Amino acid sequence: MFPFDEQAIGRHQRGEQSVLPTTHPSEQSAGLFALGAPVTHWAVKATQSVSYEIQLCDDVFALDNLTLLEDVTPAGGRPRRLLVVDANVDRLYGARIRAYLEHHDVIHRICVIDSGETAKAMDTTLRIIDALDDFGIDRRREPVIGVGGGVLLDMVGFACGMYRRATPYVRVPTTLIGLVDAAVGIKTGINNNGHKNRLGSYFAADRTLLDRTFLGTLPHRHVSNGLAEVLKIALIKDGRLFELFAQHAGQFVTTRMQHPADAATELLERAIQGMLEELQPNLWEKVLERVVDYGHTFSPTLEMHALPELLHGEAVSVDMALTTVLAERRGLLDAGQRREILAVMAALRLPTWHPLCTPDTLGRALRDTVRHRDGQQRLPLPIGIGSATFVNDVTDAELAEAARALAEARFEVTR
Ligand SMILES: NC(=O)c1ccc[n+]([C@@H]2O[C@H](COP(=O)([O-])OP(=O)(O)OC[C@H]3O[C@@H](n4cnc5c(N)ncnc54)[C@H](O)[C@@H]3O)[C@@H](O)[C@H]2O)c1
Ligand SMILES: O=C(CO)[C@@H](O)[C@H](O)[C@H](O)[C@H](O)COP(=O)(O)O
Ligand SMILES: [Co+2]
Repeated sequence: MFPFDEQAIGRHQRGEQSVLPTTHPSEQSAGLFALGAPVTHWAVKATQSVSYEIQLCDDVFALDNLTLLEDVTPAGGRPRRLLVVDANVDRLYGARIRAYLEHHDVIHRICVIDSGETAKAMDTTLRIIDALDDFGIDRRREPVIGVGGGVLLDMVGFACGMYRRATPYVRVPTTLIGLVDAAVGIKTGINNNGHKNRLGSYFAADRTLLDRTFLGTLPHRHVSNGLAEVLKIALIKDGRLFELFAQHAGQFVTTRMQHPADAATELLERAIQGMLEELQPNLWEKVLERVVDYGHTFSPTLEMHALPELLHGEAVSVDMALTTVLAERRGLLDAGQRREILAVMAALRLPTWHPLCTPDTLGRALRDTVRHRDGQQRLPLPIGIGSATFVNDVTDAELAEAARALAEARFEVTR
């Protein structure tokens, strides 16, 4: 007989959460069982809602900008914050960040970490966790603030998701990839055993503040790197975004997304909007046919094997060039469209080929991605420019043919 807990009834009647042996289906909070029947199994079902804000916030560390401290509870006395800041960002903006925190009387500590793909690992993540311990962060009311690119934010999110099983955090992306992609979704992660993003979690930041002024110091190569992820969205779902590239690709890179101002703003907004349209309905990736996986079938292996030579977006670009040729050979887009796409990649100073694109490496990459996608290729391919389909039947021979065709086209671009 299931032990009957009088207190539980009281808690339940007071509306407190509890799991009760219940007699009426309407009361069955977890589809449990009728009283008196032998207990053989429990079916527990609960849902957790996730909501988070992403907002444009230029000059986030301007003394009169209080956005970052909006979550400070006045009743809590002097606010305390731990910041995890990318080393290059600290070199460029550290004095400003510290002046801001001192001006607003925030008790703070800044953990400075190296980023770059080779630092995206457990040892760096554990350093962030050590900083959480040393600072003595309160569990819920002192969100960690991550200031950096996608590598840093992926590690901060991963660390915070593990620390006390969930410690809130705020993201301040400082690279273009961060602004349009890494700080938009809820995926966190690190590389492990030579595998890209092999360890990670789905852990949403409370808030993301998008400060485009950080782009003013971003090396051009990293501007191009971020535009690869925007081009991904253009090719699989937004023809207008591709038009912006066709008109302004080179200027976006040379001006670090400052000019033409209207086009740059439209591009950023469409990129974030496009990403969120795909992410929100499938945040935990229950459905593995994901158009935002475009450019990420072969690139994880290419990026890890070429490390540190190929940046993330550059590997994505090579992947998209290869799959553009694959799509053309399947009649999904025509030669003119293929030429347009590869020309935009060249104008963005993105690679469209890499010596690692051998049949062996591409075949191995595809097999690993099939495991990542639960046994099927679920390979997004563009249909024309601005929409996509999924295929599951790409053969090694077809891959080798596409790689040969791409190599012959000599689309390799020297930066
Ligand atoms: N979580 C996600 O959904 C998601 C999505 C896309 C990409 N990512 C990840 O993002 C990573 C790539 O991000 P990234 O390109 O931002 O890498 P990154 O964090 O290594 O930053 C790139 C370089 O720019 C420097 N930097 C950062 N901000 C700067 C600034 N304002 N001015 C000057 N230099 C600056 C950094 O020190 C670093 O050297 C990859 O690991 C990728 O897997 C994650
Ligand atoms: O790189 C990332 C996420 O890491 C995004 O640009 C990309 O669109 C998608 O999220 C891809 O699904 C790749 O994600 P994953 O390999 O990290 O699972
Ligand atoms: Co990516």
